[in-house]
Amino acid sequence: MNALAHSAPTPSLPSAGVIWTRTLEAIRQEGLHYALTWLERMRPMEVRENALVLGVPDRFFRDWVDDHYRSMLETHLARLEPTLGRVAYEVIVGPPPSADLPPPPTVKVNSMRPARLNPRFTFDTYVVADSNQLPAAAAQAVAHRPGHNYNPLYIYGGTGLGKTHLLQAVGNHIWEKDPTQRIVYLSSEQFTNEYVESVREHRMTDFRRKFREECDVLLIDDIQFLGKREETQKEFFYTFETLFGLNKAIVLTSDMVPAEVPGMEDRLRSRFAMGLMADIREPTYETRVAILQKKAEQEGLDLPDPVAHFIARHVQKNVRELEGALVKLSAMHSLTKQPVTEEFASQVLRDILPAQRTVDIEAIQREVARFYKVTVDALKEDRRHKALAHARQVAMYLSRKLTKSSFPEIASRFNKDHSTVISAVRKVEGLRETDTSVHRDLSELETKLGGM
Ligand SMILES: Nc1ncnc2c1ncn2[C@@H]1O[C@H](COP(=O)(O)OP(=O)(O)OP(=O)(O)O)[C@@H](O)[C@H]1O
Repeated sequence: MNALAHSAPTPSLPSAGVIWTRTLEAIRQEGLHYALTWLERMRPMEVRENALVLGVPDRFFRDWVDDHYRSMLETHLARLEPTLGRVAYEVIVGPPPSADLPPPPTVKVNSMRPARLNPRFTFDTYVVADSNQLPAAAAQAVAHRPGHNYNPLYIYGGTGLGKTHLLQAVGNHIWEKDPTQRIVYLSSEQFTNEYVESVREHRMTDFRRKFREECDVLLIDDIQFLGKREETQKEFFYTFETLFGLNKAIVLTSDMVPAEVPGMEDRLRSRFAMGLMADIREPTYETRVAILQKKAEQEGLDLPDPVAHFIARHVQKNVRELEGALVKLSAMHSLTKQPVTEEFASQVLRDILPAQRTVDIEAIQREVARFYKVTVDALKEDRRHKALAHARQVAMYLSRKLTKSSFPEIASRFNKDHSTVISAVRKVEGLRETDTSVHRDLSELETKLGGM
């Protein structure tokens, strides 16, 4: 076997070859050309135990490089791949590497993250759940084999649901794994502005080079703004055709399906629908809780479960608002040092939580009866059937929690005495802590009732 063959990379890290190419590029960009005369004679072998193993022609070479360049190399390596703080050497038996190896790669390596890509938007920070499973899986498939899977990928859905996040995650992933890939990310408005400017300044050749020749991955956000802009659409159409014909990856996002975008040409509509169209739906209750917990973890905020459930109950439509609520809570917590409880959350988030609907005991009885498929009258009777008794206790608990009525008042509405109400409330409080299905039912009921 060729002594220089690369072994498989450590999962989650780019290959030794990619890491080495990026390291050399970073050193080159710093103008340290004297070092490159030596460094370029080494060959990336593999990543082993947090070290990048480099092939050297002999021991003399190894010792000299080690004395002069180890610390520079390790500094650059750690900057590029924080888990890789070390280099190791392996003497390659046989003719010197420079004699039998292809010359160092001449492909341009983009050691800078492509313009406008936010490093925060990655697959690692994206919570995958029922509401976004298909677009998330498709985006990952594109990121793993750009241009081969689902081309074009068209992600659509309402505002603040994570379309931009996914789109940027595709770009970040591709760049991190292979910095030679030329990734162009922008919104359709920015595409339009660049186009208009290029026409005005007679720079269309540059514009076309950027979008057709020097682009391996085209990521366009909010494509719906292209509707009604005839000239830009025409230019975009030819850009699309060129890239598509070359198997270059194209990912688009929009807040509507192609057929609904006003003013969009039919030929573009049909091309958008050629690959895969995947929608992101509003997050379910469970997804909202999961997103809050993951984001709290990322922020270093200790978010107790009841508080996550409290926010998820009140902020229902939009992940952006969910995030906003958490950021505010976190900021107020670190300023005031008050413990993060439901009460604290309700004070801090007062202005962003939807206005409270006033609920009364009758509304609670109706909602609980509907939920457990019993009649309101049955809730007030004396029957002790187990399911009925549970529904009754839940209704009493919610009456106490949501209306703040006194125990005797609640008791009179259920034709019971007040000690029965007290024990029902205590029982349901206990079950809420210990029984996840009761917890879920109560959260759902509270959401329906719009209460605290
Ligand atoms: N599933 C998710 N997991 C983690 N964060 C998410 C998720 N969905 C959305 N977000 C976060 O919510 C915020 C809004 O998401 P994003 O900007 O991607 O929405 P969008 O769908 O592009 O909205 P718009 O159509 O208004 O541009 C971002 O900070 C994003 O990180």
